[in-house]
Amino acid sequence: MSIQSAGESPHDHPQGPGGAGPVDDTATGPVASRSASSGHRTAAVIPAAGRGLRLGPGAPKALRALSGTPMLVHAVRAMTRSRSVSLVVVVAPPDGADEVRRLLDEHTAPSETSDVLVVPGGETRQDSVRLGLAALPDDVDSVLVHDAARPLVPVETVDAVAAAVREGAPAVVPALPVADTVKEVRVRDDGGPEPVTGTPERSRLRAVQTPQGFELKVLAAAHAQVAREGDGATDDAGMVERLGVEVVVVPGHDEAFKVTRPLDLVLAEAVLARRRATDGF
Ligand SMILES: Nc1ccn([C@@H]2O[C@H](COP(=O)(O)OP(=O)(O)OP(=O)(O)O)[C@@H](O)[C@H]2O)c(=O)n1
Ligand SMILES: C[C@](O)(CO)[C@H](O)COP(=O)(O)O
Repeated sequence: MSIQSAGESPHDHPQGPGGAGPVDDTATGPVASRSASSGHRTAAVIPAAGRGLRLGPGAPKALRALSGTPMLVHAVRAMTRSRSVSLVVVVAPPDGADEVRRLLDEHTAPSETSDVLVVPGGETRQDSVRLGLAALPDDVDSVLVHDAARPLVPVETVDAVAAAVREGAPAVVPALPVADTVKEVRVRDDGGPEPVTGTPERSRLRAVQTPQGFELKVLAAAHAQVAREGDGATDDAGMVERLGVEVVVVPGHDEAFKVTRPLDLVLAEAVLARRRATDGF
């Protein structure tokens, strides 16, 4: 794995979202070599610039340790283990890009061959993803957007999303059926009981995870539209839906859960302990 700063992309011509231009046959290095077999280049953007307020006081969430290793490092490894991914852009807390580079250097194994680029993030997840997309070189065809807060996603899930995009789906999300019954309510800000306004049919609901995979051109257009209209969305696929582009679901995984609240840390440590016992890592 080679860690680079923004502006030191493996290519000489980084450009903004929408820059999914024709494949550059002159590209060299790991990005070119990993993707050369299929002619399709997939990068990953990892938004990691959040504070982790719901996790409680402490360092930014992505930098907190799971079994002694920062959550972000687990998330980067989840991407670099996939043979589909040749470049990873980490979007760091705006004041933490140097620390992120140092941590990635410290935890890098020589066998990890993807390039990793670190750029500073923004105010919201959406801003951070947009900044990550802006750092992608123009020879990238598709992009996986993966939360640093989902550090334990199995490589099979990453591969399944990447393969579905490579095979022609413009937008792909991993998701699981919902276990609870879900109610729609009229939101009250005064703390009073919220009236239920509906019960969506559970069999048609899916809880959506990451990585979400997209043709780069499609995701760039979706982010541009949302930025123009000043709108927001809680996930990238939601923005693509507004473009009228079809989003499809592939099976998600229980271990791709998002570390959001303190109890999620307990679950993450348990999953890692089980992996150490069964797989040796
Ligand atoms: N300004 C932001 C906010 C969030 N994220 C990233 O988006 C992912 C999903 O966000 P979430 O789990 O909500 O993380 P936080 O915003 O850090 O959590 P909280 O809402 O509890 O503060 C995380 O990897 C987080 O680092 C980001 O890159 N930039
Ligand atoms: C993108 C996401 O992980 C899909 O479930 C989720 O929407 C992120 O939400 P958050 O509130 O930013 O954690």
